[in-house]
Amino acid sequence: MYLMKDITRDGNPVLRQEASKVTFPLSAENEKLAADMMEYLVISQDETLNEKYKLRPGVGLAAPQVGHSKQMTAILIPGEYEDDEPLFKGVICNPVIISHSVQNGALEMGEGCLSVDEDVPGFVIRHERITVRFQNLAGETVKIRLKDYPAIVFQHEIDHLHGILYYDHINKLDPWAEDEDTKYIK
Ligand SMILES: CNC(=O)c1cccc(C)c1Nc1nc(N2CCN(c3ccccc3Cl)CC2)nc(N2CSC[C@H]2C(=O)NC)n1
Ligand code: NI
Repeated sequence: MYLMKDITRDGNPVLRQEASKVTFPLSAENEKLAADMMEYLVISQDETLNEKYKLRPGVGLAAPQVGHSKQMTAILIPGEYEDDEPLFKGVICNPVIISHSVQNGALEMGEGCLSVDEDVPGFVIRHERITVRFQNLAGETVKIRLKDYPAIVFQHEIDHLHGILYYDHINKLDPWAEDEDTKYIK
């Protein structure tokens, strides 16, 4: 089980590297890595367990954040209400954004990252809608279209595989600058 001590923090060069593509069939090591990353997200989203183990909650965790420079990220986006099915639950490999909207999107409350202890305030400017192609753990190629919060989460996690952190996208002169081409997402 991963604890916060196992999460690599900003400053560790692994977070600024281009991660290597994963090959299929997955090695036993990569299968365990995938399971462990998803387990972190599940436990981190449980208020009792995240308190017990002092875990920061997250909806995404990329392999570089646990010290493995591999193109793999776990994503667990809860549904709207407590007992809903998750909006997305899976570990994606070698993801590529194959198309995106002209319109930008940003979380109106800004973004947080498990690898960045001090929140950096400001709008993180991203694409509002994306089409992502990736391989699932079985090595099958999947293509999905996303918008709003799920699209933001996928972009944040895919960035980690290319050595990009969320604050790289914040306007340094005016972090909360608004523009009409950006949709601000609750
Ligand atoms: C600085 N202000 C803020 O962070 C911020 C502030 C307010 C609102 C938002 C929406 C903000 N933004 C933000 N909130 C989140 N969570 C909301 C709470 N949630 C969660 C918490 C508890 C249990 C279960 C769950 Cl599910 C976990 C996820 N997550 C991300 N990010 C950026 S994309 C990857 C994703 C990530 O997992 N980060 C660790 N951003
Ligand atoms: Ni992050």
